[in-house]
Amino acid sequence: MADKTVKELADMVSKTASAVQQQLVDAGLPARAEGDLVTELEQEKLVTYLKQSHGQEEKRRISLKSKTTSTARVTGSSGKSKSVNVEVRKKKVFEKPDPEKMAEELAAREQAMIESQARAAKDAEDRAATKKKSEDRQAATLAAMRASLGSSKKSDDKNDDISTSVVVKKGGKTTIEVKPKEQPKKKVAATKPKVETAAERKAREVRDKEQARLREIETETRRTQAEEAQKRTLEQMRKMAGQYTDQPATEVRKDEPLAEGLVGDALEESFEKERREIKRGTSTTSARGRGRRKNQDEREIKNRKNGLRSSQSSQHKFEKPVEKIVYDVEISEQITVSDLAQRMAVKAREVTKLLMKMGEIARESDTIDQATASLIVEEMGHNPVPVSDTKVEDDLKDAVDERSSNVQTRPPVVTIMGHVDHGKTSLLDKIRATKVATGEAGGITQHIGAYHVQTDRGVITFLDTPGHAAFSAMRSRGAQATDIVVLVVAADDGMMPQTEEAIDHARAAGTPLIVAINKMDKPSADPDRVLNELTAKEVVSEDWGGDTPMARISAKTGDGIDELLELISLQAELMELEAPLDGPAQGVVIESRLEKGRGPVVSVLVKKGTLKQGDLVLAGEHYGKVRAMTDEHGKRIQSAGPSIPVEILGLPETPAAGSEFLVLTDEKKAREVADFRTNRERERQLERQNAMRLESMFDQMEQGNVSYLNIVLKTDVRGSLEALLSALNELSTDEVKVRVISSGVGPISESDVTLAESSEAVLLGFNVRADATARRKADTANMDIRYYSVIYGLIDDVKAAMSGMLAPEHREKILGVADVREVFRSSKFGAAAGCMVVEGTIYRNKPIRVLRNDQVIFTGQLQSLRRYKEDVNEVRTGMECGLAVRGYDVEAGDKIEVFEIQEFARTI
Ligand SMILES: Nc1nc2c(ncn2[C@@H]2O[C@H](COP(=O)(O)OP(=O)(O)OP(=O)(O)O)[C@@H](O)[C@H]2O)c(=O)[nH]1
Repeated sequence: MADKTVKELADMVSKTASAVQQQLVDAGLPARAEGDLVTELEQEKLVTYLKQSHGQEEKRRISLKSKTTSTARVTGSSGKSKSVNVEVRKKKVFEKPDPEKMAEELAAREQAMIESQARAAKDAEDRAATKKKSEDRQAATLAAMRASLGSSKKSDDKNDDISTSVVVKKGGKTTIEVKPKEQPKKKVAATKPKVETAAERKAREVRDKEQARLREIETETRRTQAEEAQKRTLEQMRKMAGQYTDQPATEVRKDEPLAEGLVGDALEESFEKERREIKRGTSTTSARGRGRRKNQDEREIKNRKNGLRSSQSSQHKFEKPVEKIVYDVEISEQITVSDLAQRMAVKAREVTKLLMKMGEIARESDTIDQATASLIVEEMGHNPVPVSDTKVEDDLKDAVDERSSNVQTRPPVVTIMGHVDHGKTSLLDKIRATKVATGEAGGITQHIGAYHVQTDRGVITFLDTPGHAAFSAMRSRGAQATDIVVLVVAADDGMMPQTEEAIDHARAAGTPLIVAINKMDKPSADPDRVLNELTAKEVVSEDWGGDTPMARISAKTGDGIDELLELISLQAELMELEAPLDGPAQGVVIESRLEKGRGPVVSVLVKKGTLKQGDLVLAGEHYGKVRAMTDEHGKRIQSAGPSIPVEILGLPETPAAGSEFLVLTDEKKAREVADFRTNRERERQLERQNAMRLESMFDQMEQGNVSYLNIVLKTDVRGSLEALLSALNELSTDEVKVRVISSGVGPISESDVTLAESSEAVLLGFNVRADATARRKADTANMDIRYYSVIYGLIDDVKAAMSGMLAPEHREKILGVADVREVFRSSKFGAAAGCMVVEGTIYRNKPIRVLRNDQVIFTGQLQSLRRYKEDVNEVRTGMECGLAVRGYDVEAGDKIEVFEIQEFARTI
């Protein structure tokens, strides 16, 4: 706001100059001519006056309102949790200060300032006076000092002050310091170093010697005094001991222990105790401990005085501590706190306490890693012996190997891999159909995950591992259990993602590859394209100068299959595959399942030695005697040599597919290793669970509202279980996580239902059914058990369930439309519209829109809906009705649209 003339001001507020002139006078300002200036201050005064006169006092209260909404999950009385919208409203009011009050405050502040300035000025005057006085006093002192010094010093220094007073200002304080006056520099420079004469040197040496002698005497005196004091103390102690033991005090000799007998023992014990406690990190001087010790000593002294010197009492009291047993504590890669404590023969609580001191909170059942466990063991005074998890097993295998003999050539084990639909199953079927002896018509009756065929060049064993991405886990295991990988590539499709994956798996396992270019019978077959694509992945055909054998085949017609088998046999010969024929068998579990009436049925592939009926087999965490053995045709056999797949009965449970098996003679050893593996598995599981807990915590925290889809899964065989688990894991998204709460092989039991119910999980069965009790329980709990026989069906359903858990989308749905034909005026409702429902249904209680020329002109609610004179809730297509819109007058020709907001589940 700058100074302005009356005219300018009048123009600004669109008033006449004379009106402004009058207002200025009314505001108590001097009268002005049109061209006179009105200063800024005057303008302000004028504005204030005008505001007051118009009753427009400045708004002094300002309110700020804020609203936050959030969703909270609460558990109702029924135990079910539900979402509740929480709205928090806040209001803050700021009050502007009253200008009059402000002016008063300002005036008061100014007054206070003036007063404080006056006080400050007075203080300054006083300080100056005090300073003057002290300077005078200082000057007088200095004069006196100078006078006294002048009389004691030579005339050289006569004119030089030895000190000078300096006014120093420090942090606003003024002080006067007396400083020795510096010697003038030129004088220092002029002074020559003094040369010591012979007499002076002698005198100095004598003085130095004398000083050294005095120092020596002083040191000696101190030492003797200290020794005497020590002697006196010991003498006193000895006398005390003599008193207690009724024995004469003897002289202390240097070569004797400082104290003996009762006191000696006590001292020694207390030192020993201290040493122990320091090691343990606890204090020896706790009040309780001191009190107890004192009481014990007093009791002991009393006994001695009374002549009660039974050896028993003294032995009991001062018996030296039993030598501590130091254990060599074996620590595997993961160990539970309780196990660790047990191995050190201490209570688990002691270990948890120590862990806590180290900053780690763990319960007795928690697992800790090898490094932490080693620290604990050391801290407790034992020797940690870290052991590899596999050591026990390695030892066992070495022992079995030693007993193997009669090494012979063995058949190759082949796995067929490739992309979906490239013809793996067709190839396996074709080989089986053409190569299985006619006597065994019907081919492979059992699904044992492997079979072997007889070719002109010998036996070949095929592992029947499926080829979808969901089975990648099994495939990689298959590659490790196999000697050769046959990679099937469809000639009309070429290299696909899973073809590449298969190549990687084979390479990772160091397994040689043979390529079968399949579907050569198809007109669209383009083998050269396949060769090119494979070359890009560094799989180069022998024809092209590489080292990968390739065969062009048709699993449909059987063309090229003999050539492929020939290539496999050649490769096997090159590899010189050998295995001991005699000795205990070793191998790998291919598949395992629970079969009604037969119990756990385990398919194994023998890799070394010969497996016989009656052998004691340890497979994974389970062991048992082979009760019966069948081949892939379901034929009972007594023994199986290297590379032969068989199915065995006799194990108490189903071991995991891919786990190794071996034959033992010592049942005790088998139990030991099985226990070790069970513990290891338990520890790993605990670890996984802990990780899951943590992970979910972090996820919840980070993402705020992550949903989980809990699953309880039961399958027929371990292979499908593992494949499903890996496929389900991959389904997790940022918004919805799939969590398999429990999984296993076998029918769905009552406990599965209970678990699913309590963890709000979906219960899925793959090729298994729920037993009668489980079904009843599920019915009572109103729970849905879903059965599948196709892996993709299960995965698709889970996907759908996950979609259901995604935050729904809100969409509008038009429920009905009515044309307004006529409008009547009603005293009660205002404008009432006579309508015809032309689409859907008009609902009385749903939101509506009024459309005019197909444009929305109003959104609201109906006030009434009538059929003839009756109030109704809905009117259907083709019916006439009368309606009134709340708060809006409709016109003839308008359309009334009834709609609702619907939630649509989103899919992933
Ligand atoms: N024309 C022709 N069709 C074939 C040939 N081999 C397989 N097929 C067809 O290809 C389709 C897929 O064959 P599968 O053997 O099921 O393929 P896969 O690789 O085992 O498939 P997944 O088990 O799903 O991984 C089937 O319809 C077969 O009939 C072949 O050599 N020629």
